[in-house]
Amino acid sequence: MPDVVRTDYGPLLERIAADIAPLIGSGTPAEYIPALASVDRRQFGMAIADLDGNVFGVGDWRVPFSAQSITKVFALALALAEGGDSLWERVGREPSGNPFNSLVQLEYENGIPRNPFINAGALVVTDRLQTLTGDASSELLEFLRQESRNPDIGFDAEVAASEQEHGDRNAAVAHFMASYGNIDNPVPALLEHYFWQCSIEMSCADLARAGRFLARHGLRADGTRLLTRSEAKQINAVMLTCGTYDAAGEFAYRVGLPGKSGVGGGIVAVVPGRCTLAVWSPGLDSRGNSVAGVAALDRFTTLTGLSVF
Ligand SMILES: NC(=O)CC[C@H](N)C(=O)O
Repeated sequence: MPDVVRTDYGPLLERIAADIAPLIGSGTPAEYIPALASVDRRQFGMAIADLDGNVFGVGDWRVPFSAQSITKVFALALALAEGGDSLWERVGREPSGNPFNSLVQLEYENGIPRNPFINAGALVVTDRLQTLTGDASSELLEFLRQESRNPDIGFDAEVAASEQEHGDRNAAVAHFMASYGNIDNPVPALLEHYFWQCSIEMSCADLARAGRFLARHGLRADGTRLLTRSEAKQINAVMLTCGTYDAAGEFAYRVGLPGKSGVGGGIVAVVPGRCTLAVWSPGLDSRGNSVAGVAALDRFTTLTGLSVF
């Protein structure tokens, strides 16, 4: 494995940005959430946070955007940290091979979602967090503020309202799981927390910093332990196999790192023991992953040789 410049990822990021420039603007922003559809798709940012606390960036790496499903990783980590392994009785760890908002497997599989990163699974995780904390979305926001060291991170009320207004599918998923006894809280309250959670706005710099506990084998920004080494490894494994939905195989093939995407166009990826990457560009492919974002991560692992393989 070639040794990348550990202290200065700047030139590497500049090169990646230049290489993928022709792709910026391709794809389409998430149209089913109207508040996201209007985002300027020509934006691109990328950040790398190393384990010593340094953050390097290129392009729009300081611009906040809608984190969306990337928050599902952080919610999972908190739910496991606070409530332990029993969560896995309610949600599986297998790739679904279906779109992130699909309902189709739930009936065959008795209301147990395939994994925590499709919407059904994330709703179960948020439900668990709500039971454990009494205020899932605020707990998550506080956690993200602490890990990113940015107290200004907040919810986007317009995005949350937009999701609520166009939330029939998530409501159907939640009610359906409730019919199997796999949701503990009232569905309307759960959906509200889920939509607030998805609306959290963060930049690539924030996300790269916040995700460092996954590269640090479970250690938080303040040096305390959030997860055991084994739990951090498990979350990274589920990210690798399920973090980019029905494109997880393609993502593993091209990028070779655990990654979690969101329909805001962001992706967080982890090089365990080394660094965390965050990339953002709003144009999505047909599976809901950022076109330029995946290409930039692909370029990163190709140029550096850094991968879990
Ligand atoms: N893949 C995503 O980012 C989906 C999150 C979005 N808020 C939804 O529930 O539909």
